[in-house]
Amino acid sequence: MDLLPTPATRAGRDGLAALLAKPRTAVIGLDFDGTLAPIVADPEQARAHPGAVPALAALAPRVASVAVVTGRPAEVAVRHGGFADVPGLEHLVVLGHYGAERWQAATGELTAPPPHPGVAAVRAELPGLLDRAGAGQGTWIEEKGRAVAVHTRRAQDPQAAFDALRGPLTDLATRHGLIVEPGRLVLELRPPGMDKGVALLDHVRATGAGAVLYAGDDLGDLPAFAAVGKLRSDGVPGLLVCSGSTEVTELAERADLVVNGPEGVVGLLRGLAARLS
Ligand SMILES: O=P(O)(O)OC[C@H]1O[C@H](O[C@H]2O[C@H](CO)[C@@H](O)[C@H](O)[C@H]2O)[C@H](O)[C@@H](O)[C@@H]1O
Repeated sequence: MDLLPTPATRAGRDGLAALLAKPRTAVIGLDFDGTLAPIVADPEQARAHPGAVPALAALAPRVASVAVVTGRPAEVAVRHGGFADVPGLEHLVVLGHYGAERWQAATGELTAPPPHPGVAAVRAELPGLLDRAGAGQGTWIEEKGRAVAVHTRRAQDPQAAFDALRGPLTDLATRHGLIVEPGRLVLELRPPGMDKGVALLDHVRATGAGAVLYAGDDLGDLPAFAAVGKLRSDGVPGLLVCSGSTEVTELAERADLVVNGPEGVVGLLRGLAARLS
């Protein structure tokens, strides 16, 4: 049986207490890569932790809403997560592309805005830019449809490759009206105007939630952490969970609770489901 850990902060303990007291009003927001799915070298091979879907399926019927909030296209997160057609997850929502896309398990429908024209322009220029910047073997482009991402995890010196490309990729993105979203050894060029904070706030407000838990691991999750801070100041208790890693420290510094990567997140979800059953 997974025990529930005690958050390190007063606000976090209040958030957890509110969630346990009124679970039917609670929204559970979860990042995908690094939080529900262990980080691997090839994003195509990333899969949800084997305990993630069973834990979510046990927890979801006891809360107001479970939402996966991810930089991935929603359809990819649904496929790699194994989230479709799961008893217990009939009301799961996946907010993909940092909230620009919304997939609902209830209908299987995906809603998304029209593509940003800057993405096609960036896609065309990117190979030449990487050549000119001397990006070596192992640096590669992930095609994401509404965005493109340059990964350096497989480069000889991943952090040096990331650092060297950040400036040129920012210039390229800016010229075409896009932004650069830095992540775990990845620089994503994507349309502006949406982030995980906006996505989470919209979802929490639409749900009329009385408590929120958000778990993430990466820089792209910081806006969602800030959104929970905003909700707290508006009187909605919240719990901030960091899926801990040695690669990113910014979330651990702001979290109420740091757990041991996806294994720890799954343990927490199981503990919540057990406590609420
Ligand atoms: O918002 P997320 O669900 O965390 O997605 C963010 C990015 O995750 C993926 O990249 C990360 O995971 C890969 C697989 O483990 C890993 O190889 C890579 O180094 C990580 O940065 C994904 O490929 C990106 O498109 C997402 O934006």
